[in-house]
Amino acid sequence: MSSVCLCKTVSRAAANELVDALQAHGYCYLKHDAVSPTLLKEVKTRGRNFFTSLYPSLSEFHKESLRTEMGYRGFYRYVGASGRDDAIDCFSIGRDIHDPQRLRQDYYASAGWESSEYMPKISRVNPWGPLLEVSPNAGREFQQTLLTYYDACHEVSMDALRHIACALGIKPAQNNGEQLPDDAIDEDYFVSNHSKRDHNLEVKFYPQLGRVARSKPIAEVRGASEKNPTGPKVLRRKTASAEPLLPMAAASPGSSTDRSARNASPSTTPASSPLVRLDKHSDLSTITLLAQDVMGGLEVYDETKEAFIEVPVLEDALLMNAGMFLERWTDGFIEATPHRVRSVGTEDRCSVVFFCFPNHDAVIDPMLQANDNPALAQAASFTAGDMMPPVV
Ligand SMILES: O=C(O)CCC(=O)C(=O)O
Ligand SMILES: [Fe+2]
Repeated sequence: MSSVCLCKTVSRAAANELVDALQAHGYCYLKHDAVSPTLLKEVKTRGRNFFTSLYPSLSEFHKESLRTEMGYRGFYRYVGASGRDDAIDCFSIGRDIHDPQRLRQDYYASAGWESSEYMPKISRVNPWGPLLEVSPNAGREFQQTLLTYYDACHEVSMDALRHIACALGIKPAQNNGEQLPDDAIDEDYFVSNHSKRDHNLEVKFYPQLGRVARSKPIAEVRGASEKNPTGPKVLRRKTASAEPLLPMAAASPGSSTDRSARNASPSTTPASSPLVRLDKHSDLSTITLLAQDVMGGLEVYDETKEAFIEVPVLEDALLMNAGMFLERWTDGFIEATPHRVRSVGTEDRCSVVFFCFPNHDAVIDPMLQANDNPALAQAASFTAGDMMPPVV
């Protein structure tokens, strides 16, 4: 599969190529000026260096201050498919502002939480302090690279979402019966729901099997979602209606699901293989951008073949897959991509994952497909935060 070149100006050809690839394979490769091959290389190198050198050099006190229980803004250990002895280490950051509570507090207040329940959690800033204190140079380089990469991934994601809106043919909202040209497209439909830049960037380290230090698990993969049908390509909005969904249990990016059809040639690894490091899941994101380790290891699930398909590494490109928010938004027209990570060599593996999230208070109004009857449409609107991991 070749990569799709994206820029600010939406190209219909690129838009169609991107959505076709998501539907046919569950992923596509992207190139964009904001993520140069140098930046991509730098983020992978410094990410790996964090786990092999920077983090091990910290004192127990500093390590403790980096730790996050909720898998957000800090260091956590994630128990994947191959058990506690082969846990995955993660370092996660969010938007780098001094008052991150302003990104989510409106959502929690309107969802009826007490401020004492959510404020301490959502006020957590990116924990650069211990890294800069212990290793001023390496810490600073790591920080700058991650922050540059975070902003670049936001830019790429927004351009990807503009292209997706174009390929789907999303119509602008009609106010007061105003007449719009037949071919009018609301390119910023998704972008406007991501205006807070409230994403999650995670560096993940899969130690060589059997090499991880034993420790208590901090976060687990869990959760589920239901199947949606596919349909014609032109979508339109449904007017907001219905009750928001009840909060759903969902882990920090990655929730189990049993869905989707892909086409490529099947791999032979049984689902129970001890070499599976991160079990089958779909991402809790709108889209996910992955900078994969050169050794590979990512596999997407083909439901028709009931098999996992290896995703080749394209070194100078980002790999994009669809997440559960995009699936809900498009009422299943673009399905979230079920995938997993398998050990493919004897070495350790490092990947950098950008989960593009909608604003917590964005109202996700599943779109109608061209032939749907709005009176019969089932999918209810909900607030994005309802699907995010709860702060408790
Ligand atoms: O490490 C990878 O290549 C992918 C990780 C992943 O799927 C996730 O964190 O959701
Ligand atoms: Fe994932």
